[in-house]
Amino acid sequence: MALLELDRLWVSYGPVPALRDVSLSLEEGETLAVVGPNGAGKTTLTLAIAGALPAAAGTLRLDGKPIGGLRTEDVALMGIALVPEGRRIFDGLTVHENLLMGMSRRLGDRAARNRALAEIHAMFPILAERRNGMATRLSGGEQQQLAIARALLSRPRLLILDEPSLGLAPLLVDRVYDVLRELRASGLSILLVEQNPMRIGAVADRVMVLSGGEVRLEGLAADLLGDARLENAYLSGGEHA
Ligand SMILES: Nc1ncnc2c1ncn2[C@@H]1O[C@H](COP(=O)(O)OP(=O)(O)OP(=O)(O)O)[C@@H](O)[C@H]1O
Repeated sequence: MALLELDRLWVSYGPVPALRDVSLSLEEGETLAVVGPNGAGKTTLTLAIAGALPAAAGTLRLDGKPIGGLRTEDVALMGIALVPEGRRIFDGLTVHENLLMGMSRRLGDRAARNRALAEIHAMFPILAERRNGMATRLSGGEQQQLAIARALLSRPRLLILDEPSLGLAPLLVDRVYDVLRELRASGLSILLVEQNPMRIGAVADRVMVLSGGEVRLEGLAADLLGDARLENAYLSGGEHA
């Protein structure tokens, strides 16, 4: 059974549909990259999965259990963590306090929580170094690492990232992608939204092109990356695979 399964999902802002009949499935341990131009519906897709936007039609399931209509807190408790576009660092809090906000009760007792924090500090040394500094003083790339770290502390089964490289200098994009590679290798299931298909080669197992709110193409990254079909689907709203 797929970990995440969307079947014929429609999501609208008022009368205007932003997602039309979108179906997808994501297997446990898989990284699915969703690419598409501006306004394709990528952010809408992440918000709908995380319970922040209601479905007008269609179903969403995690591990076979319906999650459509659940509140964001309940979707999070079921194991879905979203790193939203723009990172959403909490103003007025230190790096450490931001991390504490992400900690799930599911982590267990104090010793288990300390172990989880130590793991996070090992993965993101800059967050250990800046532990007592204000989070808003971090650079863009460091804030992105903090946002990912905070999401990981909820012990998600599925991590959703909405354009994690947006606005970052190339070197920092590389750092974020190194982290994604590490997470994928650890067996975490990931749904990665990116505008630029060039970036996803190193991390994606499968790719889906979304354009105009519809799925235009879907297949194995190894087959589609660098293939003209991907470019056509991205640019013109092209063919179905
Ligand atoms: N709050 C809103 N109210 C009305 N329409 C919206 C709202 N948010 C998004 N839309 C519209 O829904 C469509 C999909 O937007 P969405 O942000 O999901 O696309 P996207 O692929 O994430 O684009 P980007 O790469 O620019 O973030 C667009 O036409 C957008 O104008």
